[in-house]
Amino acid sequence: MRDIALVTGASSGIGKEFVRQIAKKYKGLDEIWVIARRKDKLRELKKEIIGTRVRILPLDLMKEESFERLRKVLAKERPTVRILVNASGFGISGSFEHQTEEDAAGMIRLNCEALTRVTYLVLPYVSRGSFIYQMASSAGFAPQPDFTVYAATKAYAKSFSIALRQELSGQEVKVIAVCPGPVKTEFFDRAYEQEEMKFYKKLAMADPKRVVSKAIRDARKNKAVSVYGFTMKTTRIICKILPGKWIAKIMG
Ligand SMILES: NC(=O)C1=CN([C@@H]2O[C@H](COP(=O)(O)OP(=O)(O)OC[C@H]3O[C@@H](n4cnc5c(N)ncnc54)[C@H](OP(=O)(O)O)[C@@H]3O)[C@@H](O)[C@H]2O)C=CC1
Ligand SMILES: N[C@@H](C=O)C(=O)O
Repeated sequence: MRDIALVTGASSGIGKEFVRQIAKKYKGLDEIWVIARRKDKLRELKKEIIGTRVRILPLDLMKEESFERLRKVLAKERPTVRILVNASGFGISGSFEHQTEEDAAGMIRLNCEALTRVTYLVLPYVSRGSFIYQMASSAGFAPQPDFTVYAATKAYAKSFSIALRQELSGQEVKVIAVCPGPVKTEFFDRAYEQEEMKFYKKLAMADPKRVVSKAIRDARKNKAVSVYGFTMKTTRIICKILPGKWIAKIMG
């Protein structure tokens, strides 16, 4: 039986960085399975990874047939999943009423539904002592005007992750919600296509390498939530103290 890591959103940004660091930091893996839509980007990543076999699964996680495909591959290969990273996701900023219905529903579909379904399909293959990384965000700490739907999807990811962590604690599976602030990736090409990015986001922009490295350290310490950097740790404390409607007012 093969020991694998499975990473969604592996063609870019945080997911891609997870693949690189998993290959270096987790010994004894036979394969890393990588999921995203852009096959060419996954091929480039495969070439870059030395020492661990990379298996490409070009899937669109907003399409129903992709889940059937994943279910079948898992049933056929019956791998032991040592690490699952759910990093596929996107966000669109701007007021809710000016957003397209497709974008609003798409964020829920990918950031919540796909994350949940991939976790559900993979869970039967997850072994004792394994790790599950769920990409949430600091946007999940409080309601965020102009990132209304996105922030709500990330609150879901965070809540889902913390509750699942408790359910799986008896099996020694470590589940962690990764909640960084702004991270320098392709995410912002799409998120702020329609408007100027807020200045404080530019100031707080983090390096994906550091965010992932911190997440891996935190998961090994069995933390429930990984938050990178002083600014975001402070933001989290403020969001715990103040009511959501106050935070929304300040941010709005
Ligand atoms: N960057 C940031 O500031 C932060 C990001 N996050 C979260 O981290 C996660 C990764 O984001 P980040 O790396 O920054 O963003 P990127 O845009 O760099 O990466 C997003 C990844 O999701 C994949 N993806 C997008 N749509 C689909 C789809 N329909 N099916 C399958 N895969 C898809 C993309 O691959 P492809 O296009 O090839 O399908 C890509 O690999 C997201 O959940 C994001 O919300 C959290 C906090 C901060
Ligand atoms: N945390 C970032 C996205 O998830 C942001 O605040 O833009």
